[in-house]
Amino acid sequence: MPPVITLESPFARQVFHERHAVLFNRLKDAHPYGPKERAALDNLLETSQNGTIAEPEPAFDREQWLAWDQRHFGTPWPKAPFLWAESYFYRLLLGAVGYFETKVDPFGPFKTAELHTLNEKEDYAWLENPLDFDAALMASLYGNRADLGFQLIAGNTEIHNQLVADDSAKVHDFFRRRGPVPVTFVLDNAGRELLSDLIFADHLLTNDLATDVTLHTKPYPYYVSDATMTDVSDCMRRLKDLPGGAGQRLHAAAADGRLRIRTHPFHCAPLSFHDMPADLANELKSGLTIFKGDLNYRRLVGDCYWDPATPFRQTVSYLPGPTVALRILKSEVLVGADNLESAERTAGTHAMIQMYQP
Ligand SMILES: O=P(O)(O)OC[C@@]1(O)O[C@H](CO)[C@@H](O)[C@@H]1O
Repeated sequence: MPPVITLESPFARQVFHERHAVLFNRLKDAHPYGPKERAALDNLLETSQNGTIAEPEPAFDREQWLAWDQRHFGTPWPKAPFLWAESYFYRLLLGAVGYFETKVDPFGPFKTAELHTLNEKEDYAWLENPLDFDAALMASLYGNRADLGFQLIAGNTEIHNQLVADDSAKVHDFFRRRGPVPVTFVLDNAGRELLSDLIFADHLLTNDLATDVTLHTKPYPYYVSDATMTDVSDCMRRLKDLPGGAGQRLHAAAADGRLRIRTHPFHCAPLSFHDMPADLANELKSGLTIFKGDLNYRRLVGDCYWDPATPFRQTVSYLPGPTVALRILKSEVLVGADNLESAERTAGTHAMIQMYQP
């Protein structure tokens, strides 16, 4: 593996110093947190910028985190791998606000606001006509622009994203030749992105390209807007208000077992999918698995300074079955594409569709 991206990278540093500070102010505005939670948040912000990585407090997942440690506990935060540190940061955030006792999603108000500001007539008029495959695939890809964590400090990315890798024809061809197959989505964000993933899932089911669809969520709130089981329920209900009938069809698919919702503790692990446990790998080996978003991409190829010319297949050949990555670039990792400046890799202005078939 090439050198790992650490918190010494200027982009990662900006995430820890600027994005997290904005996020914590929003959290304090959105919730009636008392002195204990506010002090814990302040302490986490300060320590994660300059302090030492401490073990997690006694909690149901302490043993799990000790196993995922990889000898980072007791070392300085600024030297830690970006992926490991950012994942642990979100786990500590949940502890700081008492999530494991209250089960109140700290990011819930932001996700709800996003879901209810969209206008079913104006934003989704395009659903009134049946979608073709490419439109449904692109909706799912560009849904990844709607990442509330990224938007905390991002500028305007409402321009058509430049595709730096485009395996869409391969994906379409796979379905034409092999469909219908079981399809698994490893989801990313709730809200608009999840709505567009559900629209793609509905397209696959109604056009006999998928026998069934399984949605993998995060087991708990993570990276601000990542989808949990609760978010899937909320989006499924919201989808029923949109034109085109996808909400009603997917509800029926859930009722007869063609649409399933799953989670796995490893979806919150601070590690790449190279380390995924056998039971999860087993779930991803049949049909086609679609990994959504930037964080899943970092975990898929390894959050490293790859030579961008490295073929995608070389980085994911450990995977048990055909796989597609749909990602808006919002971090530095890049494979299977021409080189891009660091600023272009992190601005949310470029996109990629990459496919691997063993
Ligand atoms: O996975 P997503 O929602 O597409 O993006 C997550 C993200 O906003 O967070 C990380 C940096 O904080 C990056 O992976 C990316 O910028």
